[in-house]
Amino acid sequence: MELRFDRVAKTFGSLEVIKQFDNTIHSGEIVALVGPSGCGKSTLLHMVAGLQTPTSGSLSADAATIESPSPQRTLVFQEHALYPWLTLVDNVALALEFQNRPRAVAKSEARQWLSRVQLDGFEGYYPHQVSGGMRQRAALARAFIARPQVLLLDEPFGALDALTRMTLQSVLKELISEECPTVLLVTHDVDEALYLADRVLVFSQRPASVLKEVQLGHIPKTHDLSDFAAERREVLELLGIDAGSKAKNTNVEGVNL
Ligand SMILES: Nc1ncnc2c1ncn2[C@@H]1O[C@H](COP(=O)(O)OP(=O)(O)OP(=O)(O)O)[C@@H](O)[C@H]1O
Repeated sequence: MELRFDRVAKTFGSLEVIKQFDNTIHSGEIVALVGPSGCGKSTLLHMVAGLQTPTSGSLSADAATIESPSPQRTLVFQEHALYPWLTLVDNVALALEFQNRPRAVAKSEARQWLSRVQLDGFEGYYPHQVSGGMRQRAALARAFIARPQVLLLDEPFGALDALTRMTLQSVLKELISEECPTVLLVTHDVDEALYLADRVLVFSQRPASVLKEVQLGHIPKTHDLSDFAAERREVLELLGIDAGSKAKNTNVEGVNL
């Protein structure tokens, strides 16, 4: 599904959040949005999800104006993604039950999806009984089971430790390559953006505008991003970070290095 932003602007009262955003996200493309905290990245995702409307300009999915939420466009948050009172299998099955699929079919498919994210044996566990990484695996299963054409990821692994995050990034990458949704990923983690995306949009401070588009191409990547050192440096410098430093750190804007 192709997403088209045509002079999209957004204000909340007197607060100008997005100045003017023009872009086309091609069907099956994976685009990461990075930028300073509060510049409006989540607002852009919420508009694609149909939870917010542009103040001016237009936003369409396959040429149809986005006016409300749709199961074709799924949003995955950083946390609180699962219902705590439902088991993992019921959480995942719910996405299909919302589409009026029979409960038994939904549960059977949910079990298969939990297996795809390596959660066999944990189907009957409640979210509080499993680790944060396992909860996000289940959240990915719940997002993918409905076979969305657009996947909107808002800091999906932001609450996880670095090692778990890298493992989950690999799980997500595999699911994306098998299911081929169009993906918009908001992240503070520049390496996550480089690893997952075909293209990175670097935003300015609010009101957000695109400082630069970095093309990475739809090519196989590993967590060894040494081939993308130039792109990494470019993104970091645009974010105002001294890219010469090798220190693993977090700057004042909350961008992970
Ligand atoms: N519903 C709303 N009503 C009023 N202001 C809002 C609303 N949603 C977002 N904002 C404001 O819009 C600005 C951009 O918020 P947004 O969450 O899109 O930024 P962000 O770039 O995703 O930030 P972060 O990286 O910290 O998550 C913020 O100043 C925020 O307070």
